[in-house]
Amino acid sequence: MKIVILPDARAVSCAVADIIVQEVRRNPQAVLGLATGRTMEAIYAELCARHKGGIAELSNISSFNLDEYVGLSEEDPRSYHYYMRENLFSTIGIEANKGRLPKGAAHDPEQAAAEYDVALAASGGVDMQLLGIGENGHIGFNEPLSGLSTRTRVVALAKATLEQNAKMFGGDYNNVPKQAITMGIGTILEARSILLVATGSAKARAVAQSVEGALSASMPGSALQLHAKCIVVLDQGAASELGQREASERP
Ligand SMILES: O=P(O)(O)OC[C@H]1O[C@](O)(CO)[C@@H](O)[C@@H]1O
Repeated sequence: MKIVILPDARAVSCAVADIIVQEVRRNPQAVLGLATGRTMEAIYAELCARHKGGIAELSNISSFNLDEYVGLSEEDPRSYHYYMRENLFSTIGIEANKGRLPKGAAHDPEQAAAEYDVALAASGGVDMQLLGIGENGHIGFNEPLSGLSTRTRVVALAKATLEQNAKMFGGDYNNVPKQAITMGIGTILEARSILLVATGSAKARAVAQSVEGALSASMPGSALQLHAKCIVVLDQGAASELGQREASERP
């Protein structure tokens, strides 16, 4: 695991955009694994600016997003389909058949989840997976105690996650869908490279336990220790609990 610590969230967005642009320059048809959430908004804004400015050509990539809420239509402004169109796809010119997300509105979400894994495999797999992390350590919507070899599936969201994401749902966690389709931890680990991004001190505990703690299903982010090519990009806040354990306790 390579850890990069930068002064602030702005520097993080620029560095992450640099890494993604390098990947796409090397392989203009790269398959990217994409994430949603607040951390990613600044990164997508940076990528869109580079695309519009002619610095990066992103219209030939294809992508698979990590997750989507069950039961929200693709037109719902709170859905991740909508988020991706607004924050990235419409600017870089990616059609829906190339910018894929799990079909949370499907009549049979379990079936939709299984089909997503098939489509992912048929694409040749993810070249670079972009990941955020929840305050409870979730990656995708793999909540604590998710199995380390799980595949794309329907999951129940933890109360901490409902609360963390309530802002988009009128501030009341009761309004947040209780289930989502998410790539599994096993699915995520199959990406050829992984880029974990975290900003702000609210993520510091999850980051420290993921990077320096024991490999454990209670901290899904710790599964990234198993990946041979994982870069972790942090601002000072997210890095603030690193290095606090005795050297003898570290893995
Ligand atoms: O960046 P945020 O909003 O803190 O979210 C962290 C992660 O949790 C999720 O909301 C759940 O998948 C991701 O979209 C995101 O990467």
